[in-house]
Amino acid sequence: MTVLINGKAIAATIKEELKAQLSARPRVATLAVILVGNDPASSIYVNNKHRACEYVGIRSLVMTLPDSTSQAELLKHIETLNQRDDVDGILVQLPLPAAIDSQAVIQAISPDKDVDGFHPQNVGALSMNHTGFLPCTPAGIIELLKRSHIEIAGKECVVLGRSNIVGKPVAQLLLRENATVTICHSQTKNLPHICQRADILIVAIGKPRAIDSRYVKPGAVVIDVGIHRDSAGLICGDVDFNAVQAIAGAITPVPGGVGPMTIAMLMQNCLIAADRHALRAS
Ligand SMILES: Nc1nc(=O)c2c([nH]1)NC[C@@H]1CN(c3ccc(C(=O)N[C@@H](CCC(=O)O)C(=O)O)cc3)C=[N+]21
Ligand SMILES: [Mg+2]
Repeated sequence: MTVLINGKAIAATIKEELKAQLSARPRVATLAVILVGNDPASSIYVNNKHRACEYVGIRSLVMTLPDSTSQAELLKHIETLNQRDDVDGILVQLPLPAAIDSQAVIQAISPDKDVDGFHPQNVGALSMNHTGFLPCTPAGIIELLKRSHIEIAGKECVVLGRSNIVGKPVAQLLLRENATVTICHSQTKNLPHICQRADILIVAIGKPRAIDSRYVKPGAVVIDVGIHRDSAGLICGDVDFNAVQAIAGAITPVPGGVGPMTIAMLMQNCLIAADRHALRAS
């Protein structure tokens, strides 16, 4: 029997735990989210984050800026939020309009408030096992595996995709958990063959239903990071769920898998940011 890994339910448990912890703090934690432009998917995700904040008891400030916002203006808003003592976490929703250099924006966020874990200081901390903020989707994947009692140490893990926000950091976290890790990408040869090695297959390639049963060893754990909407408005992942669920040992659905965990980990990072902020102020 294939296990369906219920990310939505696990995320709900985590938010319940965070809600209890946050309610015991003397000061309310605050997350500032900046959304530039009107990408429909971004609006949905930012709205989901806002609702999660309300649920767990984090104050959420959403700043919506027009598509025409210049990089200089955006940087000025970030600097203001960096200075504000009542703001613990800052998140600039990606992707940004083409005229804005995302790297420059990410670097402008104070590393102490970088709850996305995208700032170079936090990326470096991850690779050196230093204290920092872990990126939310990779941290959510590890949490999903742990809370599903799936062992990571010693396992063959294959990561499909090498992005800065998912592929590379999730590979680092799996390595930290003592897995044997292979990272594959668009120029990898014999991709199905390498994927067949995986005890745990993490798919983050950004192509709808691209991974079918040829890529999956019977009994493997399959984690689908992709999220797409087809022309009919139907949501699907990078994995052909119907084909793969018959052969996998465990699999995440889309929606209801990794997405809700990303948001739960963002809430966790906000709590950590607020606690560290309070510690610095004392
Ligand atoms: N600075 C920044 N930080 C991010 O963390 C970030 C980002 N930019 N840009 C885009 C990606 C994507 N992302 C998702 C968050 C929630 C869901 C989510 O809630 N998914 C639900 C369903 C959502 C839906 O209805 O489409 C689910 O999978 O069940 C998905 C994707 C955060 N990202
Ligand atoms: Mg996601």
